Amino acid sequence: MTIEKNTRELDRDIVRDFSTRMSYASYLQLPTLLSAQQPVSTPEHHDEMLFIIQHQTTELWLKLVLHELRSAAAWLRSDDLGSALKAIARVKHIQKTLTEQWSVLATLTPTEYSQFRGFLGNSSGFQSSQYRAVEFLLGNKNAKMLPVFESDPEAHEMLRELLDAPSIYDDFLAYLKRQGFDVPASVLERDVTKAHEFCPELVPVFKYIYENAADNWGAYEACEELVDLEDNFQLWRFRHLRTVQRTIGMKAGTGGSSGAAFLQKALELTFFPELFAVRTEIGQ
Ligand code: HEM
Ligand SMILES: N[C@@H](CC(=O)c1ccccc1NC=O)C(=O)O
Repeated sequence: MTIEKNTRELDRDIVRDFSTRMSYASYLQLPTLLSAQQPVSTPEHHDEMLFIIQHQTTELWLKLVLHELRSAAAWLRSDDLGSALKAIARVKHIQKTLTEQWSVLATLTPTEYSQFRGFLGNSSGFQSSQYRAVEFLLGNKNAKMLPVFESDPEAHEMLRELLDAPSIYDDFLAYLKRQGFDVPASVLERDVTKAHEFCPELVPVFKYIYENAADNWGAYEACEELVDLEDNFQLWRFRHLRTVQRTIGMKAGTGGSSGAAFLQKALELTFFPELFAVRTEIGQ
């Protein structure tokens, strides 16, 4: 049957009565979600809606990243490598989505941003507890970040717990030890409240895995998944830096930092240094 008047007839059994049924909007709590975009600029600046939704969508995706990484770490601790890698594979796609969506914010010109930036006060992404939680889970521990969250007990508690817990890298290295690899005790007994620091004795462990992949396929694949996670995280940081440079240039940040120069330093951080160092040794 062809379409007439460019109008689609609705199937007879389409559900129409949601007076008692759960609907799309009630299942997704859309009234709550779609009432949460509250611009503070007066008069309201057209582009503040973009700014708010860019951040809120990022925070929703970060919530899922945390959900998946927490499960991946638990699966590693129970030696279920397959489930851990499946969760990490999902996180990689989320990271790519987050990095790609910078193109939307890049449509905000410095002129437009300067017209409402002043309304932001000292609020800044530096105060994103979920972003900080992902950094801690991956191993970039930094206790000096916690005072920023003292006025938010729930966020402070979440970050305190993640600071005190092993990172996913700690869990992976302990997994390798249980699988019989010669992971140094210094790594397994490290102070997990601190950022992981490069351990030269780990490089030969990874060299063996990479040069004997056929007999160590799970460990080999896990190494590459972690390398992807770090690469993707750095790509996000880089796109954020580029967006900062194009919208505020070298101005100081609302969060009190020097701005782009401060963000540039984060690109020198590393989650899994030995997984990158081994690249130099392979085939030597
Ligand atoms: C016009 C766009 C943006 C500008 C100008 C900007 C600027 C900045 C600056 C200057 C900082 C350093 C801290 C400060 O002094 O404020 C920062 C940190 C941060 N921003 Fe943004 N930002 C923008 C968009 C975003 C978006 C969309 C997100 C997504 C959630 C975000 C998340 C973060 C995070 C997580 C940090 C902490 C980074 C770190 O610790 O290295 N920013 N931002
Ligand atoms: N720190 C940014 C302000 C900013 O981008 C921002 C402000 C409020 C909520 C999230 C933000 N995004 C990242 O920092 C700036 O210096 O312009």
